[in-house]
Amino acid sequence: MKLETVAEIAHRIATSPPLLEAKGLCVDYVTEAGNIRACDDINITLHRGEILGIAGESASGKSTLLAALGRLQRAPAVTSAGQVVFHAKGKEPVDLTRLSEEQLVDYRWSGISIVMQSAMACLNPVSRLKAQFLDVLLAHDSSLTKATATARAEELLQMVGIPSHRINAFPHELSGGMQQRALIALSLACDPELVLMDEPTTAVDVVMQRQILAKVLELQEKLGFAIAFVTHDLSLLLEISDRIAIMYGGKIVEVGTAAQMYEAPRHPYTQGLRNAFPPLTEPVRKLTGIPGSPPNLLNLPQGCAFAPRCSQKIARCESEIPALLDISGGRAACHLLTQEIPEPAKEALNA
Ligand SMILES: Nc1ncnc2c1ncn2[C@@H]1O[C@H](COP(=O)(O)OP(=O)(O)OP(=O)(O)O)[C@@H](O)[C@H]1O
Repeated sequence: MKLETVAEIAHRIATSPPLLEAKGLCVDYVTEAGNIRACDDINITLHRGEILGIAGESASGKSTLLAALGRLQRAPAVTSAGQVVFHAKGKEPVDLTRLSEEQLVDYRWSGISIVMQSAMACLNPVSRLKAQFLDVLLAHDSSLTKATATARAEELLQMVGIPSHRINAFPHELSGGMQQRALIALSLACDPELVLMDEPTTAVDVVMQRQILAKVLELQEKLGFAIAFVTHDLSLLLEISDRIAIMYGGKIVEVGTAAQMYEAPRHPYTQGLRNAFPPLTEPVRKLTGIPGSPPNLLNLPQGCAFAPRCSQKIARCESEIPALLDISGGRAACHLLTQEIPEPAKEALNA
């Protein structure tokens, strides 16, 4: 695999055209207890061929955002505001939030596909792999014959390291790692421009996780699709992503290159996450957790949602929600970064 320098990655992203743009995107879960705003005013652009990692603690809104980016959310989730503009190759940009289910068919699989956490829950347990691959391939290209579709399915399985004769297997006849790889092969069946991945390796052991990720990165480099990858494992994202977006309480609180998040995270929450996860290649060091627990989205604090857990908060943090603003090398939503602050706090931020 070709190794890029940090400057080369930043240049590639900056010069690559936009593929998917979330603009003021809000997603609510409509419940009897009230509307839970799981994504609040999300603004982010994913570029062609980019690997964007999305990290944050449990219930920060990562999976909700991923589903909303692909217009895959189901009731009680509703997109209550904003746009998701998809720039499909050879087509006019389109706001996915405005399309009907029928119109979305044109963009599913061939434009955007998804790999979920549990292959067993996604693959049909009573259907052989061949039938499941042919279903997708023939539905999206009626000019294919059964024979060419079968050959394509075998090629896809081989691409992820599954021998082609396993095309006749039922999902339960495959190991967990193979099932997950089969699901990844299926997600690539129609040559998508964007693959959404929601914790795709959580259900397999660490060795298999490494093998699957290496395969995903190899295919991504070969085929050029973009990836939005959700996990709460920041150390994993630091290794595979071009850029990382950090979510907290339904908002993006920091975005930057993986190198920047590793070397100099700016938001106190990102700093806390960074100190809580050791990158897999780093020598053992003392880890510290973030005190307290994530906020209740039905009862958010008045100012910054992270303020109650933040050791660096200032008075303004408790009354005013910080906006996501440009900072050097990325964007962050933190009052400490956008105002004159006393030297000790500044030192803590840059530590
Ligand atoms: N079906 C649902 N009905 C009501 N609320 C929901 C539903 N699904 C998620 N939520 C709420 O939306 C918020 C965000 O959930 P989401 O699953 O997007 O977070 P996450 O960051 O992906 O968490 P995890 O890492 O645990 O998967 C949570 O507070 C959760 O309570």
